[in-house]
Amino acid sequence: MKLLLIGYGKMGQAIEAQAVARGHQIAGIVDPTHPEARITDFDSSTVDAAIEFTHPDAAFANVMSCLQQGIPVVCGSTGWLHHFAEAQALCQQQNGALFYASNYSVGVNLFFHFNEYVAAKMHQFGGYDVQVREIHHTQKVDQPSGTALTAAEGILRNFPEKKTWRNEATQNPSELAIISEREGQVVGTHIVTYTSGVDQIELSHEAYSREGFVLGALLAAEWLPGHQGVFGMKDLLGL
Ligand SMILES: NC(=O)C1=CN([C@@H]2O[C@H](COP(=O)(O)OP(=O)(O)OC[C@H]3O[C@@H](n4cnc5c(N)ncnc54)[C@H](O)[C@@H]3O)[C@@H](O)[C@H]2O)C=CC1
Ligand SMILES: O=C(O)C1=N[C@H](C(=O)O)C[C@H](O)C1
Repeated sequence: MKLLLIGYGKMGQAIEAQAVARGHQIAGIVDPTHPEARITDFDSSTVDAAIEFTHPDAAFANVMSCLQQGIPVVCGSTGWLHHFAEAQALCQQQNGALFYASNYSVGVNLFFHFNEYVAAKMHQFGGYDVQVREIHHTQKVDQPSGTALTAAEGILRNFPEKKTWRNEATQNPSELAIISEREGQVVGTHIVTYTSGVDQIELSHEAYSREGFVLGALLAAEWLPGHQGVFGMKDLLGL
């Protein structure tokens, strides 16, 4: 496949390496802060898919630009979902293809699946309070992490005692606390904790490296061409 990389930071560079190892061609690289790596003389009509990992402030415009050019786009940037409905509308209008996941790791998507099951069971049996905690490297610009938000949404859908989330500790029983911590080079750790007066149950995922995110993004890029609409990891993994 001919891939366009939008964003050549930690994720973009890791994607390039794994994409080449899987036999793909890097048709273009777009990143204003990496002129040494830029490949800008590409023909967008020959690009099979774009993979976008940039910044919360840049992702929406990049996604819109791909959809306007008819390029199937796999987006991993977090922190821009307040614009997601507009991207969905343009995708539909253009008969385009957009794939979005707050986390492309297969393990995290299993964690999301189990998280919803556990939340429903904990609601059924009662007696527990729940919180979400995420730990990431200090360069991360958005908080809570996109993954923590997806986990929180899964809890809110299945544990009706919680009506909304809040990005700090809270004494309000109807609020789900999401605690964000920034620490060294931590790749991404997410922990859902249920506590009662007598015990504690935790569901946690710790990424050891970015390779899991990269593989998931490449699987999405390999799957997306030929599809029309807005997709996510549930579509890819059949979860
Ligand atoms: N969905 C997932 O599985 C994952 C999502 N992420 C998200 O991906 C995004 C990027 O993460 P990293 O690569 O770690 O960040 P990074 O800061 O290492 O790299 C981001 C790159 O994007 C570039 N950039 C900024 N604005 C741009 C624009 N308008 N066009 C093209 N390039 C632009 C920057 O110059 C930088 O090189 C973040 O939002 C992060 O939360 C990160 C890892 C996994
Ligand atoms: O910025 C990161 O690094 C990560 N961002 C994603 C998020 O916000 O959840 C996914 C992963 O945790 C790494």
